[in-house]
Amino acid sequence: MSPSAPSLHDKLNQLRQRFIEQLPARLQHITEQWQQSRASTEAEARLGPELHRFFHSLKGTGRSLGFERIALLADQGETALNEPTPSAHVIERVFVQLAEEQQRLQSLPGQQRALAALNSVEFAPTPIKTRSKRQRLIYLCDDEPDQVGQLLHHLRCFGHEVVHFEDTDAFFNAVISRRPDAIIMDVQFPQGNTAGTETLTSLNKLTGERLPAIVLSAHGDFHSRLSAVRAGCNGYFTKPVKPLDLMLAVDELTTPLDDEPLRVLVVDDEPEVAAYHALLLEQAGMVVQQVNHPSDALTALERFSPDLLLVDVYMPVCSGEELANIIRQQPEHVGLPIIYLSSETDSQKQLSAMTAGVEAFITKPVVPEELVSAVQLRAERLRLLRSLMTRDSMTGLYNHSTTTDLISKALAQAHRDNTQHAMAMIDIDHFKAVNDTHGHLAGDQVIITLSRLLKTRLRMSDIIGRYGGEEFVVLLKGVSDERASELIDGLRHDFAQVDFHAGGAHFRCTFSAGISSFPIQPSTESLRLSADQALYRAKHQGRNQVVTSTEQDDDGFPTARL
Ligand SMILES: Nc1nc2c(ncn2[C@@H]2O[C@H](COP(=O)(O)OP(=O)(O)OP(=O)(O)O)[C@@H](O)[C@H]2O)c(=O)[nH]1
Repeated sequence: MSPSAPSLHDKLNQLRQRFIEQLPARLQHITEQWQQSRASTEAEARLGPELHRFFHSLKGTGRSLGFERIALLADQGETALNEPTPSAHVIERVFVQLAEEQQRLQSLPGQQRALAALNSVEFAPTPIKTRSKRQRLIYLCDDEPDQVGQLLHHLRCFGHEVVHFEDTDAFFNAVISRRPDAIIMDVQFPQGNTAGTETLTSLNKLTGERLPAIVLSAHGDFHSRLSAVRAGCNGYFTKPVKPLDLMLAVDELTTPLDDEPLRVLVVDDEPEVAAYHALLLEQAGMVVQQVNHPSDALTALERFSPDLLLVDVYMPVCSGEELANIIRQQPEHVGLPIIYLSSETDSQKQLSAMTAGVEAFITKPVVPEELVSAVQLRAERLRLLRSLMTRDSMTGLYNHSTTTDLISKALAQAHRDNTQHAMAMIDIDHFKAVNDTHGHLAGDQVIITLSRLLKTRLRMSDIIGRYGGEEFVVLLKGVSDERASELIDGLRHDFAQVDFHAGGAHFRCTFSAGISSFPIQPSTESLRLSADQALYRAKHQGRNQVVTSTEQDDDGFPTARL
């Protein structure tokens, strides 16, 4: 955060000030209405619901923003209105005392006014999550030349930045000055048989962190493994190490499950309360959008695509329950978690409100940590469910239908922005022979490896899908077909260098790819067809190559796939 960025406290104080500044006008308006309504019983009855809403929302906002006295007075007003014959005397007194409290708060200097708010929120600053790059910084500390050569080769194939150290002292100093994303550490060095794990233990103590580390050891016995676990290591490989297995372990260690911040839509007719809850969630690293009119919620759902909806139960025009029902009636939002917010403490009423299929009920004023964890828990569960529906279970890449949907959306956007994209269809060569010779498990390993390679080497914003068995499709955003061809050819070259092991055998694999480009091909289907034809050509011309759809076919090449 930049030094000039306002802190959570600054932002909360701004909200409180705005609330106090706007209170006189709200009070004056309702007091005038109240006085006019005294002329007749019908007019009084007509004003009833508005007056009730005024006190109720003032109570909720007052509590949320920490103005306890205002909340208490509003509660007295609401209680009086709930009587069979509301006491005009009590309501009048509440108006007068609210005006006095407002004047008292207004007369306080800004700083004191903030302090007058009782439930000031203390939040440990949450580190702003930066979007992780896919390229990782790996420290390899190992003094065995043969093994190092192989590991460096594979780590670089996967696009990682690798720094190699032959001795533990140089490694130690490097970690102090720059933390890597993962460490691969040999256990045995001339300084001692466990010098590697000892170095990791000292570093963990010194830094107070648990550095992500995988150790390589000549011994697979229980005690060696136990000492590695005690040194805080995440992985243990016995020599000779299969480089590919190690790469997948590094990948697992350094790939966060989901680094997209959670998205929350807050619907509350009180802008200050909505802003307050948004602040608390943003502070915890979430992306929040606020809506003050329930009628705007559907459009916001469509545009913002949240992971969770936080709804005030008590809103004019349309209650939270009604809004939840409207949303639930739309198939695309059936699974969206909804949390109600209300100052209602009656558990019976809370229970009946939950019949609309909401996930939870949180009472205002919220306890900030409770709000954050309630939202996080439910939103993350939805993310997991969504991911099961949209991703291929073996590779974690998008499945066929999600890939097509995402590409169509990206093209619609590209039409509006006038940008270019390229599509690559990738197919592993002679894959049937891999299965037949080395078995299906070895074949799966090849598919997983290519998926990881695509994920680590392409951009986060690119769309990568498993289209079918050993066929992949990638939308490379914002690049020409020539650039896409260079990128995919780089991957082709590196993939061909990966050593696969099955039983006692070693083997290598290659792939062929066809590239097409948007807007030359203006739709998902025509892009796919064009990339497919280029892939067909790549296969026909001998495989292990990349062909772009614009390359001239002097031989009058047929356009059907093999
Ligand atoms: N191990 C494994 N094999 C799969 C999977 N999905 C599809 N396959 C196999 O992939 C093979 C694809 O073979 P073909 O389409 O004939 O093509 P190919 O042998 O790769 O030959 P070319 O594409 O012409 O280079 C079939 O034998 C499928 O059974 C999978 O998830 N795992």
